[in-house]
Amino acid sequence: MIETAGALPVTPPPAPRAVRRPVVLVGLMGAGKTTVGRKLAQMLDLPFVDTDHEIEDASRMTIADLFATYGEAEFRALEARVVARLLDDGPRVIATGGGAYMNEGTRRLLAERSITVWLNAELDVLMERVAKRPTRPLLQTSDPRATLKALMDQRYPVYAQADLQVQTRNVKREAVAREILDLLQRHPLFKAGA
Ligand SMILES: Nc1ncnc2c1ncn2[C@@H]1O[C@H](COP(=O)(O)OP(=O)(O)OP(=O)(O)O)[C@@H](O)[C@H]1O
Ligand SMILES: O=C(O)C1=C[C@@H](O)[C@@H](O)[C@H](O)C1
Ligand SMILES: [Mg+2]
Repeated sequence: MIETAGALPVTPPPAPRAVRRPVVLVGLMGAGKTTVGRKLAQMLDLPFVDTDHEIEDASRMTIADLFATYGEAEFRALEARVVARLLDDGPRVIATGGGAYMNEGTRRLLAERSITVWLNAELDVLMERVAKRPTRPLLQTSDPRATLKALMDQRYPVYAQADLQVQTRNVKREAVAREILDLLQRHPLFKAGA
């Protein structure tokens, strides 16, 4: 038995409150949703799921092949259904495909049922990262940098509607995940145990 000075009972520290809503990462290709999401899930002790990987596993096709075979519109419809279904599976960290948050219905659903986090990154950082896997169908253009810049202009005002935002420039993936964790712990939805 541990002796304590005096007779005062020792109050144990409060257990960290578990997040009850899914935490959903949004942002452009190369922002780090998949890599940071996996780390964050470890830190929160939650399952991790990536919508692109779910879609590839379920269809047994790569995203590039899905785009080529069925077109972008079909892919988007499938993506919206996958995000909606994943929200029914309980708390987890969900990395979305870069375009998922652009769907208005998906945004509404995510606002009601999740905590969304935008991984914001500058063009140079994104270009460097997407170069590691040059198969992304939307970047199969004569000028991928200009394409990515156009996507930034179109999407950043929409991503900015997310509940939380982190800047990922020059920050290691662990540090990005820790920053999200800090922001989450201060977020009213997290504090309320929602
Ligand atoms: N904070 C970081 N620091 C350094 N490298 C990173 C960081 N985050 C991600 N990366 C690297 O950048 C590349 C793209 O990251 P990742 O695949 O996680 O992006 P994504 O947002 O999931 O993109 P997509 O929408 O195409 O799935 C990977 O090679 C990953 O290792
Ligand atoms: O930004 C996008 O629209 C995309 C991002 C990837 O995650 C994939 O979902 C697909 O390549 C489309
Ligand atoms: Mg990804």
